Amino acid sequence: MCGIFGCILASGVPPGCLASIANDSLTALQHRGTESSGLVGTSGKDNDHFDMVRGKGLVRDVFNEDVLKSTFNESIAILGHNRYSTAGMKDAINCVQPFVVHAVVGRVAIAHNGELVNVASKRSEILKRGVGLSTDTDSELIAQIISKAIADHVRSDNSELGDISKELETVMEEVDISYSLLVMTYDRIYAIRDRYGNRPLCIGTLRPGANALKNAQNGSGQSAPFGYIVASESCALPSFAKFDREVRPGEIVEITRTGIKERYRSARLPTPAFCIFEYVYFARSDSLFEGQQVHRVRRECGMRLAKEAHIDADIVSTVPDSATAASHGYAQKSGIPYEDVLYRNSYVGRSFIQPNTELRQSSITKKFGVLTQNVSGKRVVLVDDSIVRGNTMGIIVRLLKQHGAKEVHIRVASPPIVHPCFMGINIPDTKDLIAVNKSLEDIAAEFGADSVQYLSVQGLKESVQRGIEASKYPQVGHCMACLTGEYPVDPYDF
Ligand SMILES: O=P(O)(O)OC[C@H]1O[C@H](OP(=O)(O)OP(=O)(O)O)[C@H](O)[C@@H]1O
Ligand SMILES: NC(=O)CC[C@H](N)C(=O)O
Ligand code: SF4
Ligand SMILES: [Mg+2]
Repeated sequence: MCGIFGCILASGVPPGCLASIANDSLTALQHRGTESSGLVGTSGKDNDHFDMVRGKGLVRDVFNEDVLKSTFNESIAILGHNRYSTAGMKDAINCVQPFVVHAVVGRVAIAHNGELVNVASKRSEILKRGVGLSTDTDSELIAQIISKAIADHVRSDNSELGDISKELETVMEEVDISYSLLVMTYDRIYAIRDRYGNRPLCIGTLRPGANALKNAQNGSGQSAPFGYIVASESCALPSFAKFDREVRPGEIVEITRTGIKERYRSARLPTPAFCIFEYVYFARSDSLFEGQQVHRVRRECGMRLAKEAHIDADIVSTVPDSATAASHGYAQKSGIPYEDVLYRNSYVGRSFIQPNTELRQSSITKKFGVLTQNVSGKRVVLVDDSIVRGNTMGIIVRLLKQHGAKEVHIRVASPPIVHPCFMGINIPDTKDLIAVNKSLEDIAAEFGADSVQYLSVQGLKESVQRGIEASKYPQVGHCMACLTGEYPVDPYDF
């Protein structure tokens, strides 16, 4: 999934504050990727120079406040990325984004969330052109495709050097799915969502606080913007930013120091395929998608699950953190009291997004402690938002039983995942998915649980789509391919 971020200061606003905004926003997007982090900045004056800090690890490991401040002291625009690897070398330093390529118009930086489904054919096409690639990621391919589009385009239209909107149009029409993309030239940022809107991306305006900038009041009494921000999720917007809107599927938005402008909207718009798992698990619960807060949707999923899969029990509980909203929904609807049964160590990160099985399992073992007195002798309904490989649930049911749980009934606030994802989530193989070719009884037995039930596909779809205002979002559609096998594009076609 990865977290992407960009920010540009309004005309007249002096450089100097971007480092700390970027650091805060990337920290707010940490849940989308923990393998590496990077920032690239431009002074807006020199198309042949970008400042850069990139490295492996968490945002707090990669960036030091003093180094950031001095590196980006002159920057008027900045691009950032947190990586959760899905394609290519997991451990290689040269896969750390944003990527920077030297194109005909100067430096171009790219931050990508998503995964190209046609990666193999694109890769061989680019290699046959004689371009030497330095990584095996799909994101580098996008950088090369953009670079070629820039070189191919005859710049006879007096467009400014930093304006590559025409070139990006051709890239969008050439590359299907999946990408939310930020592209920075020396004086502007482009925010782009693939035609399916598979990954999220939103835009906001930075407005100064009461004393932040002198003379910031314009004629209307509203404070003038001092910058523009774009990010994977609204949780990355600082408190003094106003959420403007989401980038639309198939749209190219140009953000300069003078404002935000739609530069292109594809005429070939398929039914949207926004990843439903952004609602289920990936996103932070305070983020907004399609006009609704993720937390509310998760709670609704839990309520529907209680209707679809009721069981008599003493308490309802959660696998913290991501299932907590759904567990409260389940408790409310079922009338069974909610009680915590697990302590979650907040110094250990998300386990699902670790790059390999060993790290995923060791993170789960370090993460949970049992609240024995709440569990002992109880019939527990244990709600999780999803079960993918089954690493988490296997360990937790065992722990609860060891601590005296009388019964453990697993309730999952999404349907069984039985197909691979090729669009930004690292589940490329059905052999890794625990629910494939198994009955509910088999799965319960494998976990040592007393029963397992999942939310239905229809229940999930309705929970997500019910609260979306049709007047604001006339075209609604969600990818559910890992649940149903119906992919937005045929991944086996390439
Ligand atoms: O079946 P699995 O392959 O184990 O994966 C699914 C589990 O991983 C996720 O939580 P995670 O711990 O990653 O994140 P969280 O701390 O935000 O809940 C998810 O919420 C499930 O608990
Ligand atoms: N999860 C993502 O969005 C990953 C981006 C890209 N496919 C990579 O592996 O670096
Ligand atoms: S296949 Fe699943 S995880 Fe992948 S984009 Fe579709 S809904 Fe999201
Ligand atoms: Mg979880």
